[in-house]
Amino acid sequence: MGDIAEDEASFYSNAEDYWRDVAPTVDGMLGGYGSISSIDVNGSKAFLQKFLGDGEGKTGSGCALDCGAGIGRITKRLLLPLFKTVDLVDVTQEFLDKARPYLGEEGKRVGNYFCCGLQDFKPEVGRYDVIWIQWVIGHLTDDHLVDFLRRCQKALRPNGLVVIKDNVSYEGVVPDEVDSSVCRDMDILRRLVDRAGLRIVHEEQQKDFPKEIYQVHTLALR
Ligand SMILES: C[S@@+](CC[C@H](N)C(=O)[O-])C[C@H]1O[C@@H](n2cnc3c(N)ncnc32)[C@H](O)[C@@H]1O
Repeated sequence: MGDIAEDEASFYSNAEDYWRDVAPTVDGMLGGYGSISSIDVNGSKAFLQKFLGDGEGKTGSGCALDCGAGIGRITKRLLLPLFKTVDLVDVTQEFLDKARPYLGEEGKRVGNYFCCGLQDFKPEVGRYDVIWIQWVIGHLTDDHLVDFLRRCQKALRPNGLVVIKDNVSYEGVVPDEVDSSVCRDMDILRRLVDRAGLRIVHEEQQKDFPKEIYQVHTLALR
């Protein structure tokens, strides 16, 4: 009795402890792979631009949410250039504090800095055109990820999109004891997305990343 709850509590608290000790820099956000940030952001921009625009069925450019935003690496280079307002949510207060100076002048268009774990976060219903979730789903349990994705779907505006961009394993669930996360394979991830009642409308693998890191896939969901 209590073991699962205890394991879950330490899964989250160990991750919080890990991130509290990480430098609030682009390199810190990317586990020492700061050099791939431009390739990452350019790939994301090309992905997102397939959906944005003025025509029928296009995703609006009013408001985006950056989930597990850290210091706002993605907010700065991808979301603030494309959306009028951006909200950030992250569990590590020190990163959000760093986001203000890091984002600079354009950061005035940030609507909210939410310090909260995604497992507890309730995005405002109907607020967002795009909810961007990158390199953070491995910190959520299956059930919490499914529930969070359900809340994200409700938080979308008409024609809005939830985007997951993350590492995927070749097979199964690969735990990382260092940062207290897991890496899932595509089949598992697809099943969780399905359980959340979301549909994959587009999927790409990020090209030109170093060979030694996990494959990174981007999924557009609604
Ligand atoms: C690998 S970094 C990625 C940061 C950012 N998405 C990027 O790509 O630059 C992971 C981020 O997730 C945050 N994080 C870890 N567990 C979280 C949780 N349960 N809820 C919200 N954020 C979490 C960490 O504080 C950290 O900022």
